[in-house]
Amino acid sequence: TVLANAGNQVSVWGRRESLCEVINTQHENPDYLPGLRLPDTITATHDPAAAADGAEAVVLAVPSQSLRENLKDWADVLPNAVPLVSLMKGVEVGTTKRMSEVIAEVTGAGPERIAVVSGPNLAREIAEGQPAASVVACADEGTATRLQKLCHSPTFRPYTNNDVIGCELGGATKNVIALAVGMAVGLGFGDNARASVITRGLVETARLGRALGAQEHTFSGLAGLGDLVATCSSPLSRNRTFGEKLGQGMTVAEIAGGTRQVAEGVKSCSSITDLAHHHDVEMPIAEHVTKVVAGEMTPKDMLFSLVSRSAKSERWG
Ligand SMILES: NC(=O)C1=CN([C@@H]2O[C@H](COP(=O)(O)OP(=O)(O)OC[C@H]3O[C@@H](n4cnc5c(N)ncnc54)[C@H](O)[C@@H]3O)[C@@H](O)[C@H]2O)C=CC1
Ligand SMILES: O=C(CO)COP(=O)(O)O
Repeated sequence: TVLANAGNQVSVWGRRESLCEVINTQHENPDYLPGLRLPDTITATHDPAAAADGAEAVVLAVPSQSLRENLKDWADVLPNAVPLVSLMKGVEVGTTKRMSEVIAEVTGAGPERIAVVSGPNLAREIAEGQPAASVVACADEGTATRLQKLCHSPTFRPYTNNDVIGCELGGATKNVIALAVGMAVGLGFGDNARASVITRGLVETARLGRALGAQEHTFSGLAGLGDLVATCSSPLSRNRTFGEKLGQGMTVAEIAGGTRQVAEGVKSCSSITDLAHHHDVEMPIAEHVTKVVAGEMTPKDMLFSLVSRSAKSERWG
């Protein structure tokens, strides 16, 4: 919708042919965004070759843990020279790779072709045409600027950035922090708990970012603080909602069984914790969320365990 609103013809690949047909005839995706009319310049197809044919850019937005398998299927049809743009906010389980790393590995594309769009961009608000800003990150300024022009519209304001690592980590880690905030909400705790988790969550995200070579100021920008605040505040967030249900006493299996949508933090909490261990970075919130998701700790014990850790200075780092 963002690309279509900016004047582009958009071809969407979908797994289910029947849903592609509904999108083409009714201009709506009733399974994911019911009641919202999609622009007529969006068409859907089940055939990846048809979706990619003549593309000026390829935008990738499947659940993070499925990207590698999907990319392998699409390898033969992806155009050679166009930018590959990730909207995904996760870290691969097992490899601890960011999505841009998976794209590079599977397609062989260089960093000048791989971009990330990330920011406070909750899907329904974006699709409704509510105003929002975001970040287009690419190592190559020319690619970032071209993509910025492709998606800039009266409702969507993209900023360029060359910090791909920081933007990706901001997007993936805020989902884990949102799970923790959701748990606090589900347990009935108020704004102090929420603000404390958000703020300390940003500190541990920036700490991991620094160890991985990200630029620290990215974390106070749209792909860091911006996305963290939107996700942790909004009842539209799948991750916050998932956490809220955990806080209310439901199990991971029960919650996952009740939705077809992806809450990326549920898988990425363990890969982010692994990443932190590999780089010797302290990430207590991610670590505690991982334990709750694994069924090794209750949400209530998690919050009080975080608070009662040994006291220290507030300095960043
Ligand atoms: N929904 C949002 O507000 C935002 C989502 N994102 C990111 O975009 C990515 C995709 O999320 P959404 O589209 O929102 O998720 P969603 O949960 O709304 O939809 C998931 C989509 O992926 C498809 N899917 C599920 N398993 C798949 C598989 N194995 N292979 C291919 N397709 C599969 C589903 O059919 C569905 O179309 C995630 O990484 C998410 O973090 C980024 C910004 C905002
Ligand atoms: O990334 C998002 C907003 O920018 C959406 O967050 P959720 O995946 O938690 O819904």
